[in-house]
Amino acid sequence: MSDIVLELNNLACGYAGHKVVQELSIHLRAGDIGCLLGPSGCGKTTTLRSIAGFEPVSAGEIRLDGQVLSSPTHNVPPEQRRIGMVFQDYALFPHLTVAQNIAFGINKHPERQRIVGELLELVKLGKLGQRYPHELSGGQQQRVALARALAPEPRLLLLDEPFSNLDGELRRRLSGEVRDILKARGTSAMLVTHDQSEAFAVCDQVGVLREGRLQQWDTPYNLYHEPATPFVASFIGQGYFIRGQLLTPDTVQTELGVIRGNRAYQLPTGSAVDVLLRPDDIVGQEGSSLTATITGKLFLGASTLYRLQLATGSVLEAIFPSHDDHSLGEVLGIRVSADHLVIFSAQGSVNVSAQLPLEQVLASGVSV
Ligand SMILES: Nc1ncnc2c1ncn2[C@@H]1O[C@H](COP(=O)(O)OP(=O)(O)OP(=O)(O)O)[C@@H](O)[C@H]1O
Repeated sequence: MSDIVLELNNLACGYAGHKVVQELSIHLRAGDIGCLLGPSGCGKTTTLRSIAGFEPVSAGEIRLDGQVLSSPTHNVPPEQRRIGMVFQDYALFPHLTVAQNIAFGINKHPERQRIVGELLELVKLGKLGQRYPHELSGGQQQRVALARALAPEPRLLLLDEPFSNLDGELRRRLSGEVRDILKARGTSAMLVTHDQSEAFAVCDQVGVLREGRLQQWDTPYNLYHEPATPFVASFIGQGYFIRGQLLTPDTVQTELGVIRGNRAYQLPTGSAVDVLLRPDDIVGQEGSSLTATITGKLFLGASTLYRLQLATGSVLEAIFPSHDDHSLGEVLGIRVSADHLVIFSAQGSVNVSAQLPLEQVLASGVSV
C-alpha cells in the first residue's frame, strides 16, 4: 500500500477568471509535515483552501489516501474530507469554554471527555479547560485551536500561518512544540508560511512557490544546499551570486579563485555561470592574498553577519562567531570554504579578475 496521504496532481486553482496556482504537483507521505512557502500573494492560502474544499479547482486533482477529493468535475464537501484546519487568528468560539471548544467536532463521541482531557494535557493546558478564550494568551489560544483540530483525528491537518500572531521566542517555542505534537500522534500536516525559519523548524518537506508555480519541493537541507532555481537560492537563506566561468564540470573560476564543488554540472566548459555563496561559505584567513573590506555588520548574538566588499566591487556576506569581532572599514583576509557548490547558467559574458588558462589552474592543483 502506498504511504502517500496527500497528492496534488497538476493542480490549478484560483478565483473567477483568475488562475492563482498552476501545474502544482506535490506528494506528501503519511506522518510527514509539508509546507508551502513563498512571498505574499504567491498562492499559498489559495492552495490550502482548495485542499480543505473551500475553493474549486480548475484543472488537475487533489487526492487524500488515493481518493479524489477535488477535480474540475468532482468536489467532496469540506466536512466530509477528514481534514482539520488551524487558522492564523485561532477562530475559537468565544462563548464556549476551552474544553467545549476542543469537544466541538466530537460532540457525539461517547468518549469525548477522555479525549478532551488527553488533548488538554497534550497541548499543556491541563488546568485551563473551564476558561473562556478571552481569558487566554495568544499562544494558549493557538494550542486550543490545535487541540480542537486534532480531536476528530483528521487524516490531514492544514495550518495557515498559525504562529504569525505570536512574537519572537513564543513563536519559536510553539512551532517546535507543534511539530513534536504532530509527530507524537503521527498526524500528517501541511503548513503555510512566508517565514523560512518556521518552515525549516517544523516541516519535513517544503515547497517554494513563486507567482503560483512550484519552484522546488524538497527537504529543508536540499532547498538550502541544492536550490533548483536562482529564485529558490535567493529566497532561501542568505547569499550572493558571483560571476564565474566553468572550468570543468565541478570547478569554477571566480574572482575569489577556483572553487571546486561536490557535484558535476552538465554545462559546456567555459560557460558563464553564477555561483551562489552563502555567508557560511566565507571564512576568515589571516595573511590570505584575497581580501575584502567590511561594509556592514549585523550582530546576531552568538554570531555576527558581515557584509564584505571585494576590490572588484562585488559584495559577499560572511558569518563569524561573535567573539571574532571586526570593525566597519576593516580589511580582512578571506577564503572560500564551500562544500556545496551551487551554480546556475548565467546570461552574458564572464567578467572575473585573475582569469587563468584552464591548463595552468589544473596544473597548479585546484585551490581556493
Ligand atoms: N477571495 C479572493 N478573490 C479574488 N482574488 C483573491 C482572493 N483571495 C486571494 N486572492 C488573490 O489571489 C492571489 C493569491 O492569494 P493568496 O492569499 O493565496 O496568497 P498567499 O501566498 O497566501 O499570500 P499571503 O502570504 O499574503 O497570505 C493574490 O493575488 C490575491 O490577491
